[in-house]
Amino acid sequence: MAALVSHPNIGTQSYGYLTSSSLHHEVGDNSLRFISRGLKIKIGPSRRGYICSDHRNFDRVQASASQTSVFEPVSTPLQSNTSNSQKKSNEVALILIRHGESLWNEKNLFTGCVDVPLTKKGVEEAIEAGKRISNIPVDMIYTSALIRAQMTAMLAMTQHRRRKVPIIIHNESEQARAWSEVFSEDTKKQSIPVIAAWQLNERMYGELQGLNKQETADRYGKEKVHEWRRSYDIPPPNGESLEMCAERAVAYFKDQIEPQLLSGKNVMIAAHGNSLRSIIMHLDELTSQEVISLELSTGIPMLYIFKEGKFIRRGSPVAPTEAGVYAYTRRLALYRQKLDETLH
Ligand SMILES: O=C(O)[C@H](O)COP(=O)(O)O
Repeated sequence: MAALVSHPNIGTQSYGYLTSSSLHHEVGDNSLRFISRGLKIKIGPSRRGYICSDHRNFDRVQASASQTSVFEPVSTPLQSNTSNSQKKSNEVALILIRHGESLWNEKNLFTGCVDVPLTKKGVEEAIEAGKRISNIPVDMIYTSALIRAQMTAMLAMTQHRRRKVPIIIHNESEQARAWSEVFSEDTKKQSIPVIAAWQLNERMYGELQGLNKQETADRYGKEKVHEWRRSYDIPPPNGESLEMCAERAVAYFKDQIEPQLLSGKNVMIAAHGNSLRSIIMHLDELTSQEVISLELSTGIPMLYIFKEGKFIRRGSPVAPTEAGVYAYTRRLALYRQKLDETLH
């Protein structure tokens, strides 16, 4: 059964539903705690979001964006008139998806930056994730450079009701840009640029890559392996700690993705357990203690609303239908209504 959520800490315009099958909520002490399929988050008055402080990177994004064809450059604040940019950045969706199960997840091996594809179950998880977000607008997709995240993004988009075509942008050379150019404005409008960035890769697991997680725990002790896997600043042998992973993943999010959100684009990020943990730590202002218990399941999409410079967590859409979806804001509900009216 679904329950309407209305709580001052998640904004006055709260159209959220929680379904008891996948998510519980507890309200007390001015905070709202979501416990959702392996994801535990507390949102309090000072922690529900933050004001974007770094708007200075627009020029850099403008420069890299302008080299692509399907990719529409974002406007700098100086270039767009104020009322237009305010209107545009009023409220947008940010979807985060950890890739579906990979062949090494299935074998319980540390994977890190090894480029392993999805299992059949992973493919199904990605398709299911796509169904869950099929009514939520997506204007741009960011993935890591690894195939499991890219497969997940592409498979999820096969389910989207808007039927736009995700196209990977090749910016690696002048020739790659020229050879992937699209010559129809209409076709460009029916496309979603997909940017693959190594900065969103899984944390580099160092000398654990390829080792079995259970055997490693038996050898080095459960506590040590848990420390390597979940602590904030203790790296696995010759690998990256979560803090090191955040240095590249969160920097990329701030430099490249936030300006797109600010310019009014709805964004989906398909990435990995630890690169997404670091981004969620940033979005939800988790402490290095709190992030230890943050676990992400494979193939579960998580929705944030970016509004007035703040990120508001809306949980994980559980189904594409009104009965199952609890996460609609008024704007998302209108988007879905428009899809209903135009698509059948
Ligand atoms: O790289 C891996 O092995 C997984 O994708 C994430 O592993 P973890 O849950 O051990 O961090």
